[in-house]
Amino acid sequence: MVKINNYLSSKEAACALTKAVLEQIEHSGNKIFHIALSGGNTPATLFRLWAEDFRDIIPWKKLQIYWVDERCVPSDHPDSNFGMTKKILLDKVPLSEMQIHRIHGEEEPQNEAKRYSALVERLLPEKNTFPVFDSVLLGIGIDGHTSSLFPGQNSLIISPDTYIVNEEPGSGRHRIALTGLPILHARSVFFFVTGEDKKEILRKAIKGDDSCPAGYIIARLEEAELFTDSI
Ligand SMILES: O=C1O[C@H](COP(=O)(O)O)[C@@H](O)[C@H](O)[C@H]1O
Repeated sequence: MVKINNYLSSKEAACALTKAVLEQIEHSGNKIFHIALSGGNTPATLFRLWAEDFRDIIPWKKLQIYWVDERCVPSDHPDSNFGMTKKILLDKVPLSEMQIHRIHGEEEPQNEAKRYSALVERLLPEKNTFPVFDSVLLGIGIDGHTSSLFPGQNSLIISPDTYIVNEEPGSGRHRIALTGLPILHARSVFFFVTGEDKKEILRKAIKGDDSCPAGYIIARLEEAELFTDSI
């Protein structure tokens, strides 16, 4: 089930999402807050907002930052999810290197998926053998992918591994992706999806349509929130 929060602009949606994340951080008291970020184009608005308007409001010291997914490219490649986040957000806020856990897109993919799964499993609390993120921020691609789990790959969504190596349909390029079960075990899951071009797929995903990974996951989440300007 997903609670839908629709706004007139992507900035308003980003602002509301930020406030929802801040509430979660507040609820966690003095504990460390483990948050997994998505990449692609959409979160740029959100990260810009965090680096500017919310720079002095977000309690950076409490955060441990992880990634939902990464393209298998070096961090200075224009497709790198970490590279985008670094430029827009990480370089501009008071986070230390110890708080930032990137996926090494430049390493051999299978080894890196194993290394990163082990790192996340070691640093996060556990429930039913799954690592538990405090928040997972997800996007939805125009084809309905979320994390880097693409249509037709439902078996990967329910993989017992925390992160897996996947191939982008079409290009066959490798990606490393957080799988569905750790997403379903997260304390909070937020979708940030903006733009006219996402209208159609969003309608499908919200209905919990299994033919797109975002819909498959939404249908199985007990609770999640969507922040959008696309409805
Ligand atoms: O490739 C990716 O796509 C999705 C959605 O990205 P967007 O560019 O359509 O906003 C994103 O959530 C994922 O992290 C990313 O690797």
